[in-house]
Amino acid sequence: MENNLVIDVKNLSKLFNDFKAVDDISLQIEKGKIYGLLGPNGCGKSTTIRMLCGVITPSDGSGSVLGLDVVNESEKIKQHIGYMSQKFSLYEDLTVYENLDFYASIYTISSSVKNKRIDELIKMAGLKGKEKVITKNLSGGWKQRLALGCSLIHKPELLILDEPTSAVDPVSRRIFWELIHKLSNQGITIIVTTHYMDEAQSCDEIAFMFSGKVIAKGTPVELIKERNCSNLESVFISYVEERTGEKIRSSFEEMKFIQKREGE
Ligand SMILES: Nc1ncnc2c1ncn2[C@@H]1O[C@H](COP(=O)(O)OP(=O)(O)OP(=O)(O)O)[C@@H](O)[C@H]1O
Repeated sequence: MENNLVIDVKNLSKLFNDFKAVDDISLQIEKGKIYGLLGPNGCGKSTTIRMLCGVITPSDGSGSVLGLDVVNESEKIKQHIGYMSQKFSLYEDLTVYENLDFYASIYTISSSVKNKRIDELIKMAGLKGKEKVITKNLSGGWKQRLALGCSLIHKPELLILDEPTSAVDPVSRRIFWELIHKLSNQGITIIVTTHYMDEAQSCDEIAFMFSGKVIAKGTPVELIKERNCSNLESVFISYVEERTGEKIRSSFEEMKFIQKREGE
């Protein structure tokens, strides 16, 4: 991996028939960073993530993920990535332990290291004592931390979190973000999509997406300073207004992350 860049992709685009869901984006993410992808529904965040994970092939562009070619080495990329979706992908009728055991079997983790790894993750997720609890009986926050544990079973170097906190309460969100920072301190690189501006503020760097394009990127402090705004929400609005040439306040209010903030 050159220059310590876990992600180094240039001019990625994705067409679905003649619709450009992702339009010429370039991203460089260093090892151990927490990188936030932000933007309204349908702006192309998930499509971007799916290309980076090797799940879909870019229509155009090139680059590497974990030193592997994003177009030709997608199968290898998948093995080194941890992925957690907002739906958590847990088996509700299995116990906490059984869910972790199931993910260990998917990644063919040998039985000699499996139990130790599951123990580590149970501790990491604060699930000690809950090993035999049926997953459907866990609260949202516990489920979320179990899902995080499952996504880390194979010790991935890159962790991708797609709206990880959309289904949990504010206290669980805070605990979850403390875990994310611990993982990044251990050298794991994290990409997170979020609609919450306070979460964006906790990222080392962020990219704002709009209509398939990255319209701004940088550290939260840089972005706020550059635009002379008081917060990231205003920064985003100013970039969208500049891009569209319109006052977008009314349509902006329809965007999911504003709705969510208002619901908090
Ligand atoms: N397989 C597909 N075929 C056709 N269009 C698609 C496909 N996948 C995504 N799209 C379209 O591409 C655009 C970007 O979708 P994407 O899911 O990447 O957005 P997003 O920013 O992740 O949104 P959300 O926050 O709702 O998850 C949307 O208009 C979506 O309808």
